[in-house]
Amino acid sequence: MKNSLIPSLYNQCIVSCQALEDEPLYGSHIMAAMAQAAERGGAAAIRANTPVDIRAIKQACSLPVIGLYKKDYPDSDVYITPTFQEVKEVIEAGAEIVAMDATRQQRPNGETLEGLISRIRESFPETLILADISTYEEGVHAMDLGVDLVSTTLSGYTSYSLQQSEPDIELVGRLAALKRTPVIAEGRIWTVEQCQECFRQGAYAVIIGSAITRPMEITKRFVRAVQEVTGTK
Ligand SMILES: CC(=O)N[C@H](C=O)[C@@H](O)[C@H](O)[C@H](O)COP(=O)(O)O
Repeated sequence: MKNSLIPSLYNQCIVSCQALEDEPLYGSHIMAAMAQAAERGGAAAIRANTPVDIRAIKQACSLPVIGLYKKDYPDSDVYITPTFQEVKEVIEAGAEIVAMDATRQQRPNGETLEGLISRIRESFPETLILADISTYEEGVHAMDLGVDLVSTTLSGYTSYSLQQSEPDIELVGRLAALKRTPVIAEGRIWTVEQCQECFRQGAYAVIIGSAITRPMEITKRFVRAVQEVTGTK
């Protein structure tokens, strides 16, 4: 399974199905329906947050799941699967791939990225690791640590990374040019043209979230566009 999973993602679309507690679509049954829609639409995998959503999605659809667990800790800005505890819960919920913050930011409880990765390899040898990074240097470092996939998820979401409203396709291109670990393009991909450009720049796969699964954000974009053209507010 582990060996065939990565090739199954090659040149494919992955859909992120996430809604936080304060979002109207919050709820595992809704995320499971989103995942079913993505599967019927031809997605190759689902990215999902929290053990409860991962379980519901695994029951509702047959696609592999990239699982994460967003959690805030008082002593750290790392929130995507920050510690071994969240990694364990994500894997026990059925995710084949665990997505975790692989930035250079300080982790909670004094854990290090190196230590965490070796602990995952030891305890869960069947699980693949996807590193969510925000800069080129972090991507290279994650590759050096032997992760299975690198994703540009956090570009624009750390204080020191490039801040822009467009997806960071240049980062995808630079990391893909190394021809090492497969690079996934993720973050602020809103149009099919941006999605195609990611592949032209060497993306192994793309992950699209809000543009497919966050109707409130989609509505806002239309409303803003209308206001711009009509001058109303
Ligand atoms: C920065 C962060 O916390 N990203 C999260 C990672 O899991 C999700 O909130 C995003 O929706 C996901 O990365 C997909 O990106 P977009 O929704 O922009 O297509």
